[in-house]
Amino acid sequence: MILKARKPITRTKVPFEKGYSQMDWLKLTRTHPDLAGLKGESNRRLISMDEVKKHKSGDSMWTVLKGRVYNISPYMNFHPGGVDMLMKAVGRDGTFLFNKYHAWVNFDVLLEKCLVGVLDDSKVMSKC
Ligand code: HEM
Repeated sequence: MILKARKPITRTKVPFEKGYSQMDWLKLTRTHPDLAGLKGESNRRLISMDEVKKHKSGDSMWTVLKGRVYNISPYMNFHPGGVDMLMKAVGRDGTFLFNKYHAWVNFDVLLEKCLVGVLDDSKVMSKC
C-alpha cells in the first residue's frame, strides 16, 4: 500500500512593524482600559451569529473562536501571520482556520481582553 503524504500548509511569518511585537501586545492588554470595546457592557452576553456578521470593520471586527466572540480589531497589526490572514476570520466563526494554522496557540490568554461575549448557538442547534 502506498501512503500519500499530506500536503503541508504554508505558514508565512510576517515581520512585525516596530511596536507590534507579541511583547508589545501583552503590554497593551495590561494597560488598555477597554480593548474589546464593551463600553461597560458585560462580556458574558449571549451574541447571535447574525450580530457577529455585522462587525466587520473599523475598531469592531468580531470573530468566533470555540464558542466565544472576540473583537480582534486591536490585535490586527500584532498578528504574526499578518493582517490579511486574520481578516479571513472576521465576521464569522474562525475556529476552523485558527486550528488549521496553529491549533496550539493559546488564544484564550492572548485575546482575553478582547472578549465581547459568548456565541448564542441555540439557533445553530435548532437547525440540527
Ligand atoms: C483569531 C485569532 C488568532 C490569533 C490569536 C492568532 C495568533 C497567532 C500567533 C500567536 C501566531 C504565532 C505562532 C507561532 O509563532 O508559532 C500566529 C501565526 C500565524 N497565524 Fe494566526 N492567529 C489567529 C488567527 C489566524 C487565522 C484566522 C489565520 C488564517 C486564516 C492565521 C494564520 C496564521 C499564520 C499563517 C501564521 C504564521 C506564521 C507562523 O509561522 O507562525 N491566524 N497566529
